[in-house]
Amino acid sequence: MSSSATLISQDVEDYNESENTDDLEQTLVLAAQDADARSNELQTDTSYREEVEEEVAQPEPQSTSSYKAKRKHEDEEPAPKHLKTNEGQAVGRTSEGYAKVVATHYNLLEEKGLDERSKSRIVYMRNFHNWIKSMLINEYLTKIKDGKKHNAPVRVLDMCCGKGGDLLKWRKGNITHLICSDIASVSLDQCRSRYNDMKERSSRERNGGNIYSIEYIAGDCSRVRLREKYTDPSMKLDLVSCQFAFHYSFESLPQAECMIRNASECLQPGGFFIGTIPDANDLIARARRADANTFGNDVYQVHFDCDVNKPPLFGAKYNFHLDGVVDCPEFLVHFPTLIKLARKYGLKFVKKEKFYDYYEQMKNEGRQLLINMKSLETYPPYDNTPLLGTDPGDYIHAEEFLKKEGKNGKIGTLSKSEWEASSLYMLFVFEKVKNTWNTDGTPVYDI
Ligand SMILES: C[S@@+](CC[C@H](N)C(=O)[O-])C[C@H]1O[C@@H](n2cnc3c(N)ncnc32)[C@H](O)[C@@H]1O
Repeated sequence: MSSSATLISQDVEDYNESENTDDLEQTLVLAAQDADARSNELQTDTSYREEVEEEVAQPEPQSTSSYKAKRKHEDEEPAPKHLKTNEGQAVGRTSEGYAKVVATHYNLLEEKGLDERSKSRIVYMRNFHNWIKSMLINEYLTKIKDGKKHNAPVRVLDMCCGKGGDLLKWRKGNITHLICSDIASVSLDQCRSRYNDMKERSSRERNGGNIYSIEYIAGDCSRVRLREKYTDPSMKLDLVSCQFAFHYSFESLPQAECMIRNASECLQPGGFFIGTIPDANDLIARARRADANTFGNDVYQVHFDCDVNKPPLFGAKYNFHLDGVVDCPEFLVHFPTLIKLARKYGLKFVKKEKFYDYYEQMKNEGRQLLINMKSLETYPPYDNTPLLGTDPGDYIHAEEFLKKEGKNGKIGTLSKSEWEASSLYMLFVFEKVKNTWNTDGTPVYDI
């Protein structure tokens, strides 16, 4: 059995077995077609890219002085008071930018049990995104292991790990050591107890206790040099993963640079930096199409706080509300700029892909996992199971697919509202390259 197959079949054991899924045909076909049409529209909407490409061509990313001057001025603005701590203290933008707002937002998110999570309106989309992460992590861990001797250690940095939603994936991936970092200390505490529970459970298993070691770093990955905090700062990493979080660093150029340096500097040549972010082009295109700064549907809403016709390269702020999961300031990631910055730190661009394209690519390999992670909603539903989508058009694509295929069975799908939110996201992969050294001791990367 290949290691990828092992990962999948093991993961399956940890999710509740879905009932009656044997006859389920997993499909996002029609919803994906919708998205394809939308994506074609977006492909022609290149103005965002062209404008900003021009902008980035002027200042070199490393020249931050004028940028800093601009921010100093912005820091003098009164902070929006839209968040309160448990003690009732309002939290707004500070001289540290939005770091405190983001940290407070995540610290206040309740830890919900499986039962509670399964009642969410977006449970299938969340599971689907979890499936995407599982497939991505597995794909790159497999590549890393294929290039190593049998049983050679595999070390990973989970940057912005949150409550440790990927701990189990690292276990299934059979890694040796994990560094978990996050700005939200409460989330990191939850991550710690999840790991302890997992370790405790694994020690009771028959082959007992064989689980990766772990260290935690509470801090702002866009301002703190993580390497200095590692238990062994000379440690070489094989994989850095930053899931649903890298976009927070695009608040400013120095923050983006710091985050990329953190991602790159301890990676071995041949190691990978992988992540998932909202697609800035898609966000901008949707805002322009709506001809408004606010757009969305019943599961997600985006509100832009910047000029969508001329967004800045950094600090292009919007608020993202996703059915109670995320509701805090985020920043557009201008991808050509990311590629350029990454190159400076020895990271070669490998690929970026919309979730729906990655799904198409991986759906056969990940079919069983897709079912067992309950990543798609069954349509038509089984008796007495209400559909989660309540908008009249939420399942038209599924209906039409069944009609077109002449099928009477059941398929797995996402409601149109969830699909519209999910299709905003994309994944990215960079690879660390070998370097030579300059006479002044700085690394030179041939990218
Ligand atoms: C949407 S959650 C994703 C958590 C986790 N990666 C996952 O996929 O389940 C985003 C996480 O990024 C963290 N975060 C945001 N900005 C950060 C920063 N500058 N430094 C470290 N963590 C940050 C938040 O605290 C939060 O835990």
